[in-house]
Amino acid sequence: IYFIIVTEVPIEKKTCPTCSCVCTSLCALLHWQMARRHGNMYTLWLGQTPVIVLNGFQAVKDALISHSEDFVERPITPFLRDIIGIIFANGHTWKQQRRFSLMTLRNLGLGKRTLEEWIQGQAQLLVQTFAREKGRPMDPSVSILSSINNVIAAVLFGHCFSSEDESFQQLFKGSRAMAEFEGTIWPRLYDAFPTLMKHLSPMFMRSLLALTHMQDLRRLVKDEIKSHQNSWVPEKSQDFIDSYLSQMWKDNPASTFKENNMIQVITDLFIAGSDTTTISLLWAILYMMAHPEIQERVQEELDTIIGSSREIRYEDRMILPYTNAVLHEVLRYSSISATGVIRKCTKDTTVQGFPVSKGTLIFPNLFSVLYDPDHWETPQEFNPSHFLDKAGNFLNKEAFLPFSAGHRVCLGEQLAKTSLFIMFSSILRAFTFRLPEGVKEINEKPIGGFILQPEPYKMCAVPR
Ligand code: HEM
Repeated sequence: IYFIIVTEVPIEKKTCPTCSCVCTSLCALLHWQMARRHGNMYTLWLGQTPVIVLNGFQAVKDALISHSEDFVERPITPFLRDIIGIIFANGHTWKQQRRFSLMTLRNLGLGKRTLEEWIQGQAQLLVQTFAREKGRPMDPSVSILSSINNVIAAVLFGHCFSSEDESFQQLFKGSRAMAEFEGTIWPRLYDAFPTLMKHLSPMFMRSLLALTHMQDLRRLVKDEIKSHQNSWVPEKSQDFIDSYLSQMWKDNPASTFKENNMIQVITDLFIAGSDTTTISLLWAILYMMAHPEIQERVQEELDTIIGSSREIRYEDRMILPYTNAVLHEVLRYSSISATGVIRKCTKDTTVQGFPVSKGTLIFPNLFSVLYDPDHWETPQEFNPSHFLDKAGNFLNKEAFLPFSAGHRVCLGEQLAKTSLFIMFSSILRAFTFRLPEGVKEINEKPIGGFILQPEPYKMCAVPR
């Protein structure tokens, strides 16, 4: 938490200085409330650095979609310097690594049978794990995280892990590490007092458990790369690492396909994909327990249209409009990446007619888009009708931006949607989710951090 001054935009006119505080994603709601006072765009001064917060669909759309190229960069801060990979990279490195990763994920089977089969396999394992509890209260988070991590591992490494495997524990803890670390005060302190922190950092860094887990994840990735290198046959690209190795062999002086980038890209994909998808599924189960009538309608649709004799496929969303609408509403209502990820303005430009200078940082408040009353009938309610027309057909909404938008839109959107749809439908077909006996209230308030997640909870997966 750090103090800042708020001014209205344009930033030259400091018309309304007030004090406030910013802390990670939970502030999305605070920003949305501040927008009523200061307008949909206002400037936070983080010391000398202006950060413009964009609120509501129109402002976010104007920056991220209409001026996508102008806001394509991430800031290089003292903490995030010399960054490679995708999430925090810029320029030529970011472009090459992002384009390659997108293309490779697609070629490895996004939207094709192979990837779907992996996801279906993990969905079945999840069903078996829940079934073993025979309706007794259980915390679903570990089994969901295992299944999601194994889907990502299958894409990147070409194999899954058994939960007893020691490497799996490395993967497990490492995939949560950066999200946990980014939600703490340390990166902010690092940015605010770089010189001091540089002296103190070896001491701090060593003591931070999250960063130790991160190192373990990188070690696991390095080991996977080594074992791929030993058995690599160029013509037979089976997974992401194989494809990357082929790319490294192409002799191009401007190439950014080096081993350190490969390690970072793979780590980025785990960090960005694992917690986000797991937490979305945790919210989905929680909302089903909170709205048994909605859960029942999903089950009715699954029973009538799919039945129990075959695996669920991603293309089934076309014939399951209600289930599809419920999942979209889960992603809207939970708004897990509430304040979005910070961007930097690459040239002097405008947003909604206001000048924004090169180098200014922006926070696209995605929560304010997903709760914008001009675009959602009942933004404060969990209401799947937001995604249905009067005849019950699925309706796409332009203000549905949980994955953000523009050139830097989430790279794993397709993978996340496919995993969520197949896993959610598979577990709802097999179980009814209920609160443990004696628990009367459901806590829908998120806990903070980089991602908005539910408080740990127990559920009963009652076989149907
Ligand atoms: C429900 C699940 C997910 C949500 C809600 C989500 C949301 C987001 C958001 C809001 C961003 C920031 C985009 C921006 O800068 O404006 C992002 C970036 C990113 N996401 Fe996701 N994500 C999810 C799952 C995944 C998965 C499964 C993967 C891959 C395995 C992934 C990989 C990435 C990457 C690599 C970036 C950085 C893109 C770039 O900087 O070019 N995400 N995601």
